Amino acid sequence: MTDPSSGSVRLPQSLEHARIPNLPPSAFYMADFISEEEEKLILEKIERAPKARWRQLTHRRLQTWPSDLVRGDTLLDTTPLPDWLKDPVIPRLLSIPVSSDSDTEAQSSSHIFAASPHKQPNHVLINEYPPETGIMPHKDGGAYHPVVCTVSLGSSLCLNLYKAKEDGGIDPDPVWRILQEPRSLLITTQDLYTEYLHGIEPIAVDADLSEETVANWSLLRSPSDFAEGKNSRETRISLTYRDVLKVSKLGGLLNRRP
Ligand SMILES: O=C(O)CCC(=O)C(=O)O
Ligand SMILES: [Fe+2]
Repeated sequence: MTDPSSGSVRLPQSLEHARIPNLPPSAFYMADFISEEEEKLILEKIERAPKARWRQLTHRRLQTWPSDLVRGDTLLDTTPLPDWLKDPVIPRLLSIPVSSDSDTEAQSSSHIFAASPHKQPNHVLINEYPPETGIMPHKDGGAYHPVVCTVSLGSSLCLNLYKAKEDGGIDPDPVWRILQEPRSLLITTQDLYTEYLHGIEPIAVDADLSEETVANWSLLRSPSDFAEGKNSRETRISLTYRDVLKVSKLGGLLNRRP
């Protein structure tokens, strides 16, 4: 076991060891998914991307790699993901078996994207959240295979999970909160993808943090950082890895008859 304070990678034997308790199936959290050095390199690449790569929203900005979806749901296979977004994240992610049970060999050799059409993520969204910015509660929709892998960089914040009400509205109080530390990986799948909404509150300080109120408390790298129940946010950048279901050749899309 390496010293957690050294900023190095610590992967679980299987996803089962990283399962967030007390949540609907299924979510997984790994506090030390990338090293401090890897975090720094990715942040430098993001910072050096051409200005035109950023899409500025009212409070937040984002980059889409390798490109925006066309018609809202289709990825053109003109360019692959750049190496700095592939390595080390994707091979490392695919190296973690779903289960370490030696009796179920098929399961133990398979990974979280084994059932997705391209067997790995093909799309990355980069979101930047300065303090007091967030993202409204939403669902990610039908363009993606229902597995979302989020790498957090720079600072910690809480992702809130909300229940949709019968009348189509949203219960304003989150049902659960997941605290994401820098260099962590959060994987959400199944009901958390399809039934619940997720969002980030536009606040400067995440408050009332404790073992009782944070679903992944037992999996945090440094729960002592939040011993006073608070997380003062600095700028957090997230990388959201997903598999876009529809991939189309540019020519094919242009030649298609209406
Ligand atoms: O930044 C995050 O952790 C969430 C981003 C998100 O929900 C999205 O881009 O759909
Ligand atoms: Fe989302």
